[in-house]
Amino acid sequence: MGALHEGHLTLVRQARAENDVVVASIFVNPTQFGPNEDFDKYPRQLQIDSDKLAALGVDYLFAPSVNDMYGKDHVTYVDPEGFDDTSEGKARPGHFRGVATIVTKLFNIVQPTNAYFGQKDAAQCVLIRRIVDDLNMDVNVIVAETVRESDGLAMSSRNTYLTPTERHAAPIVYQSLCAARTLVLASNVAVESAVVRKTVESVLRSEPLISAIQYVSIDNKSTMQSLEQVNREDGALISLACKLGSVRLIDNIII
Ligand SMILES: Nc1ncnc2c1ncn2[C@@H]1O[C@H](COP(=O)(O)OP(=O)(O)OP(=O)(O)O)[C@@H](O)[C@H]1O
Ligand SMILES: CC(C)(CO)[C@@H](O)C(=O)[O-]
Ligand code: BAL
Repeated sequence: MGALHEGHLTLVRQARAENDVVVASIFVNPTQFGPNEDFDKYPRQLQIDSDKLAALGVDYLFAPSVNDMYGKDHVTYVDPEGFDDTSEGKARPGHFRGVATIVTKLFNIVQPTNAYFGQKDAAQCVLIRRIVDDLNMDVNVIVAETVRESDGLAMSSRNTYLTPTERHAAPIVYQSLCAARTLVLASNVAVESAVVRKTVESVLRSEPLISAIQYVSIDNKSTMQSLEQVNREDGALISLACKLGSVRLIDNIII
């Protein structure tokens, strides 16, 4: 969606190293934003982004207009079953339908051999693997690790919404996930998900600027089915969404 940062550029570098031709897409997709979300204020800086991509040797930048992609009607055809029931799907009704539709359209237009996405958007990655599999798309989906600031904050274009005070407090988000990982890895027996969730929530609540915890979700890493217990052999995906002041942040960790 543009406003490129090191997380995006790491995906680009990997794509550049592994392919003959690299295409980047920049499109702020209206159909994956809810009516009260930040579509209008999402940062747009196409020339700066284009220069960054050119410097990394990207061959093509695909930056269509909303009209190019949707015409007048914003119709979304691809409705991935079950994703509205994930924690992120419940927090953003209709979001995954918008993502599934636009990714299908981008794949049909670009016809990539390999497509690169970031683990920061964990449910989105599971969703994209699912549609590629279910709709028999001839695309390899590659998921790259979340790139973080030196204090642990997951890089995101939305971090620019944070005030300096909020930015200072933001590492608490990743710290809360690390506390959950430590708890699970230190235990010889399975840990109840409720206990893991409470650990994450109590670390988040220690920061007064956290104004809301939308969810802390403990799920199977590949299916997104929620787990009652976590053991260190099978592992889990622990993901969360919270608000720091008025800014919505998401992050996750794989155990
Ligand atoms: N910190 C990161 N590390 C690795 N990949 C990332 C990171 N941030 C974003 N990506 C990936 O880059 C791709 C483009 O993401 P997008 O343009 O939505 O950026 P974003 O920074 O996640 O934006 P926002 O936080 O506003 O949703 C997605 O596959 C996303 O998962
Ligand atoms: C997958 C995606 C390109 C769909 O607009 C977007 O959600 C993103 O960049 O993460
Ligand atoms: N990177 C996820 C896209 C979104 O927040 O809409």
